[in-house]
Amino acid sequence: MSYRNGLARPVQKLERSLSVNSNCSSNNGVRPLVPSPPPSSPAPTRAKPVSPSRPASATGRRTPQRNSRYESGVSSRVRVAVRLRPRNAEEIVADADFADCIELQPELKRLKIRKNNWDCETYEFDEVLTDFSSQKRVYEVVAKPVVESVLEGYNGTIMAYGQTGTGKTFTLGRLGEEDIADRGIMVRAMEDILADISPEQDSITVSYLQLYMETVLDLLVPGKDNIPIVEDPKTGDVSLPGATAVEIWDQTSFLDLLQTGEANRFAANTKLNTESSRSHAILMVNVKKHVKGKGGDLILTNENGLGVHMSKGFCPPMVRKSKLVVVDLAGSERLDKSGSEGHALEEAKSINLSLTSLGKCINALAEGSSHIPIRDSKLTRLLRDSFGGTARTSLVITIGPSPRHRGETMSTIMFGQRAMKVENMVKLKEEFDYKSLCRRLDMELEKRVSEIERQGKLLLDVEEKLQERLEETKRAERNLESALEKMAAERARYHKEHIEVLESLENERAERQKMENQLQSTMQDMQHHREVFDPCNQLKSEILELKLQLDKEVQLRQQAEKELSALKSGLTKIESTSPEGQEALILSRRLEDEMKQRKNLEEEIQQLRNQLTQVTLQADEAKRIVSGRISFGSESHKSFASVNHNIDTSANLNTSGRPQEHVGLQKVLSLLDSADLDVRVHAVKVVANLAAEEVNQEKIVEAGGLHSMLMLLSSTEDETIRRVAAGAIANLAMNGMIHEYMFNICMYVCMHAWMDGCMHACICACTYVYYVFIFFNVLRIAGGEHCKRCTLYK
Ligand SMILES: Nc1ncnc2c1ncn2[C@@H]1O[C@H](COP(=O)(O)OP(=O)(O)OP(=O)(O)O)[C@@H](O)[C@H]1O
Repeated sequence: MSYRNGLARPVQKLERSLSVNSNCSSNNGVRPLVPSPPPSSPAPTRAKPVSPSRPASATGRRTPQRNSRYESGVSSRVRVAVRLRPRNAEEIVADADFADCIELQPELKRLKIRKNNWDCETYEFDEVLTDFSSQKRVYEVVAKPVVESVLEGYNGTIMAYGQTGTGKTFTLGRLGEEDIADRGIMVRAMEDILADISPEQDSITVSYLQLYMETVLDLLVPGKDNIPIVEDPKTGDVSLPGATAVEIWDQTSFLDLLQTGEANRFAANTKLNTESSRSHAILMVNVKKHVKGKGGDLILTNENGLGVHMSKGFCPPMVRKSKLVVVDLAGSERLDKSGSEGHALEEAKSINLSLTSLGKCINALAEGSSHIPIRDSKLTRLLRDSFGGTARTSLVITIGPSPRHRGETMSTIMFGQRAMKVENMVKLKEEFDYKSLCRRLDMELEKRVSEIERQGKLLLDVEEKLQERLEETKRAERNLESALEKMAAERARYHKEHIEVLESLENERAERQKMENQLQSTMQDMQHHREVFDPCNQLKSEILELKLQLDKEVQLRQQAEKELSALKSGLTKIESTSPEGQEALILSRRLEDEMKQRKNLEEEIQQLRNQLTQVTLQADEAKRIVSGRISFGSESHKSFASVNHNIDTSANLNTSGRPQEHVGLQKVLSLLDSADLDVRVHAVKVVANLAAEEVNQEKIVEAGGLHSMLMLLSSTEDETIRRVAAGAIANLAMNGMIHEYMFNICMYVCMHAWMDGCMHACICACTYVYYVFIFFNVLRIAGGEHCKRCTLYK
C-alpha cells in the first residue's frame, strides 16, 4: 500500500523515528516503555524481534533437582504486527474522494499515517501486513513463531486488536470452508500442532469461551456461564476449570468445535460490521507434549529440603505443558459511529471498558509501572500471562483503510506501539509427568504385588512341603529310635542267646568231651574185650566144634529117638509083660538124662552166641561212635541212643545176670508206647532182637513184653512194627514160651501175618503151631509130663 496522494514524507521525522523509537512514541505522547534498558538490549527504535522459534531457553540445561521447572525466563517482547484490511465496496464508494491516509512500508516494517497534507507520522512494527497479505503470510509471520514456541513448551498468546470491522475475526477465526486459503490463524495453528504431536503420548484439549459483558461463557456448552477465572498465586497461571475441555485429535473435530463456538458467539449487525462480534472470544489450546529422549536420574526434593534420589527406572517422563491462547477481541468502536443503542450500547460500553482496561495494563507494563490494574476487568485477568507474564505473545492489530476512521486507526496503532514495549519473561514449562509415572508405578506395583503374591504362594507351598518333610523326618526319627530300641533289645536278646548258646555249646563240648572220654574208655574197654576175646576165631572154631558135636548129638538124638520110638513100640509090647515094662522104664529115664545133657549143651552154645553177639554189637557201636555218627541234636535220637545203650546194657546184663538188666528191658518196653514212630519202630526191633535170643525170652515175657507186643500188634497200623512184632512174638513162641494162650495168639498172628503179607511171621507162627502140635502128640504118645511154665499140656 502506498500513499495514494504521493505526498513527500517528512524525512527528518522519519529519520528520527528510525533512530529512536521512543522519540517517535514521544511524538505521539508515548513515553519509552523500557525505562532503563540493559546495555545489550536492542535500540527501541529498531526493535529486533526475538525469534520465538529458537528461544534461548529452549537450549537451557535441565535442572533435574526440581519436580517441575520453569526456566528462569528469557525476556521476550510482545511482537506486534499491523494488518490493513482491504477496502470493502462501501469504503471504495464512500471514500472515493478521500486520499489514502496510511502508507505501509512492509519491507521496512513501518507504516506512515498522514496527519495532514504536510505532516505524517511513521510507526514501526514487527510486521506490516498489507491489504494484499494472504492469510498464510499472516499466519507465518504472526502466529507460527508462537505456535512453534507453544510446541516447545512455552505459553503463547495470539491476539487480534482493532476497530470493529477491521478483520480481527477474519484474521483469527476464518474457517476456510469455501476457500482453504482463507483459513485463519486458529485453523492453521491447530494444523501445525496436530502435525507435531504424538497421538500415543501427547494430548491436546481445547476450550472455547467468550467474555461477554464481564461474564465468561462457554462457547462449546452454552449453558455454562459465569465460569470463574482461577489464578495460581505462585506461578500466575490462569485457568478456567469450569470450562469445557475437548480433546482434539484431528482437524475435522477442531473445525466442528470452532463452528459450534462461532454459532454460540454473540454477534450483532452494526453500522460498521454486519456481523460484529459483541464478545471477546478466547480459544485455549492446552498442549501436553512428552519430551523425547529426556530422562535419567531424578533427585526430588522432599519437605525437608533434602534431595531424594530416584532411580532411573522410576524417573517420570518429562512432559511439557503449554497453552496457546488465541484471543479475538471484540472491536473497539465509537458509539456514535456504531449507532449502538439500548442493549447493544451496553455491550459496546462493556467492550470498550474491557479494552480500555487492557490498554491501561499495557500502558502500565510499557511504562514499567509498579501497579498493573490487572483486576479492572476479566479480560485483563484472563490475559495476565499474555502481557507481562510468561507467555510468548504476538499481537496483530487490524486497521481499516478508511480515512473516516483515522482516529480509531491511530488509537489502534498506538495500542500496538505500546504493546510492543511490553516485555514478557517467557519460561519453559517442563515438568515431570507424574500421572504417567503414577500409572507406570501402579502397573509396576501391581506387577510386583502379583509377583510377591506368587512368591508368597510359592513360599507357602515350600513351607508346607518343608513342614511335611519335617514331620516325615520326625516320624522317621521316631521309627528309627524305635527300631534302634528294638535292635538294642534284639541285640541284647541275641547276646543273651549267644551267651546261652555258647554256654550250651560249652556244655555240649563238655558232654562231648565226656562222651569222648567215655568213648575213649569204651574204646579201651573194647580194646580190653578184644584182648579178652582176641581168640574169637578160636572161639568160633570151638563153636564150630560144638556145632559139630551138636550135630552129632542131634544125630545121636535122632538115633535115640528112633531107638526110643522102637523102644516105645517095644515098650507097649513089653508093658503087656512085666519084666520088659521095667526095662522100658529104665530106658525112658536114660532118655531123659540125655535130653537134659542136650539141654545143657544148647544153653552153653546159646551163651557163646550171646557173647559173640555182644562183642559184635560193641564192635559196631564203637565203630559208629568213632565215625562220628552219633547224633547229639535230636532228643528222640538221644533217647534212642540211650535206649540202645540200655538195651545193650541189658543185653550185657543178660549175660552177666545183674539186677539192672530188668530195668533196661522195662525202659525198652515202655518205648513201645512212645508217640514217636521211629522210637516205636526201633524199640520193637530191639525187643524182636532180644526175643530172638532164648535167654531173653523168659525175661521179656515176665516183663510184660509179650503183652506189649501183642497190644502194639493190634493197635498199630505201621507195617514194619506189625511185621517185627509178629516175628518177635513168633520167636518167643518158637523157643519154648509155650502155653495155651500163646498158641491162640500165634494162630491169630498167623492169620494177621498172612493177611498183611508178612510171610516170615506167618511161617514162624505156623511153624510154632506145627511144633506145638507135634510136641503135644509126642508127649501124649510118650506119656510125658506137662510143661512147667504153662498149662498147655494140661
Ligand atoms: N483481509 C481481509 N480481506 C478481505 N476481507 C476482509 C479482510 N479483513 C476483513 N474482511 C472482511 O471485513 C468484514 C469484517 O471483518 P471482521 O468481521 O473480521 O471484522 P472484525 O474486526 O472482526 O469486526 P468486529 O470487531 O465487529 O467483530 C468481513 O466481511 C470480512 O470478510
